[in-house]
Amino acid sequence: MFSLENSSAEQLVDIGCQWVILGHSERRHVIGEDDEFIGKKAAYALSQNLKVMACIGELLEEREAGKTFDVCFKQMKAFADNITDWTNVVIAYEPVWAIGTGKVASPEQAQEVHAAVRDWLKTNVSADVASTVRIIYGGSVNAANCAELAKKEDIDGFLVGGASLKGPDFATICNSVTSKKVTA
Ligand SMILES: O=C(CO)COP(=O)(O)O
Repeated sequence: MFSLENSSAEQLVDIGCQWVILGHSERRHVIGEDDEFIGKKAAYALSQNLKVMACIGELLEEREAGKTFDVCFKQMKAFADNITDWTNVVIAYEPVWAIGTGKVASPEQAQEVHAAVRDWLKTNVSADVASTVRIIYGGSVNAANCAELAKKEDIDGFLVGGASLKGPDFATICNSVTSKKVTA
């Protein structure tokens, strides 16, 4: 994964790439991309037939200030303002404080946000999108914690960084979600 790289959608399509990760915390907080810009990138990527992994997630200080939902809903709105067809979109909830830190969100913390995001989609997009879109969790997922996270109703899969470099661990993580409602 090259989350800090700059590549055009056309270049990615040209080399056979099918998915792009947009709104990753490094692009938001290191490069400085704002919600509106990320939303526009999502629309453009979809128009080029790339599938979009749309990342959202709060900083530690935002969680501690009780702003997790506000932040995630604002990030979701920027995506929703730009996306008309959610078929090729997966939402990734990645609390920034959990990415690459070893501090995984508890299954309850992750489920709470996933359920809230699904509810937000129901109110602001449609019941159909809310029930079919996959919402995956990212942030220090590993072979030891994936099973408990995967049991949660609204956690449909994982965005894995460090643990994806360890083959057997990555296989364990992949297999932890095989019984879920993943459709594609
Ligand atoms: O978003 C992620 C990588 O960019 C998640 O990384 P980790 O699984 O290493 O926390």
